[in-house]
Amino acid sequence: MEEKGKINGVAAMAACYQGFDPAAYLQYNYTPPRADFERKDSIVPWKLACLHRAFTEGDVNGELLVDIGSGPTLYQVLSGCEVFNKVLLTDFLEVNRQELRGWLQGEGGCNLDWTPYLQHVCKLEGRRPSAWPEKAAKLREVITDIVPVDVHCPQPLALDALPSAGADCLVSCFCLESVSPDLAAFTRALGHIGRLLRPGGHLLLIGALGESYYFGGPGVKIPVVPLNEAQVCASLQESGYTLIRLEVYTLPQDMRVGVDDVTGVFFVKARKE
Ligand SMILES: C[S@@+](CC[C@H](N)C(=O)[O-])C[C@H]1O[C@@H](n2cnc3c(N)ncnc32)[C@H](O)[C@@H]1O
Ligand SMILES: O=[N+]([O-])c1ccc2c(c1)CN[C@@H](CO)C2
Repeated sequence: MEEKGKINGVAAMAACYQGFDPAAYLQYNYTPPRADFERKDSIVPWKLACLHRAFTEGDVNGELLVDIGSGPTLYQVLSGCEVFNKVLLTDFLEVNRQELRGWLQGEGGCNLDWTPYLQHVCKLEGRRPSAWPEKAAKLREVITDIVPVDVHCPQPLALDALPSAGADCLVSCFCLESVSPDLAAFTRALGHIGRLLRPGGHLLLIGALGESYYFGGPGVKIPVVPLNEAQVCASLQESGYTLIRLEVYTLPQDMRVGVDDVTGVFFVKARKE
């Protein structure tokens, strides 16, 4: 895509996000049925199981975990916070950074009760669900900062956000395909965030398959790059990653609740060469 087209596409995406509503987004995607811890086939428990396994199977280690495009959610680092002693959360929008700070600073300051999530991950770790306050304290202890990010910049974070060695692990969920105007931009963004990762570091990527739009709030329809598994794998390879594992979740009918047209969710564990 020629330079002007590239800039217009990315600028148009940024404009779409001006109406993003963290409370609505959480309501749409992080409450039942999509987040139902009693249902084996609910999406969020599947995502938490993928992340728990990926963080605890022994090859992921280091000092610093960075979550790219955190949004208003914390689920993506609930397992990682036990493995890394520094976690950096990032998002493009101040409203999302504010939502995360609200949780960090104590109960009542955010739009979702994360307790069921904390309890569920405690169970995955073989701990009593009643240990959730300790897990919440651990998470608050290791989150070092909540900073701006733009995956379309070759340098997505401020230069002083990371140590020179880079991050030891990146996690990014439903971000790249939801903020890119097309597949080429998605692949470029994958390369940009890869530069934040040290060689040999891991990328844990969760994303939407077959999705062309989602609602980021009432009437806030945001275009999405519709991806299939082959395109995800090709983009990873093109961006200098070695695929370790790809898992796919196909949405049952009753998980399609009208807030998007997603058909599946992918989970990728990859290593930067
Ligand atoms: C679909 S939400 C994903 C939120 C969360 N990670 C999750 O798993 O639900 C996409 C996020 O990307 C952020 N975003 C928008 N434009 C971005 C950009 N250019 N670079 C990085 N993040 C961006 C939005 O603010 C939003 O929080
Ligand atoms: O079911 N889920 O857990 C879930 C969570 C977040 C998102 C989706 C599904 C699908 N749409 C994306 C935005 O492109 C955001």
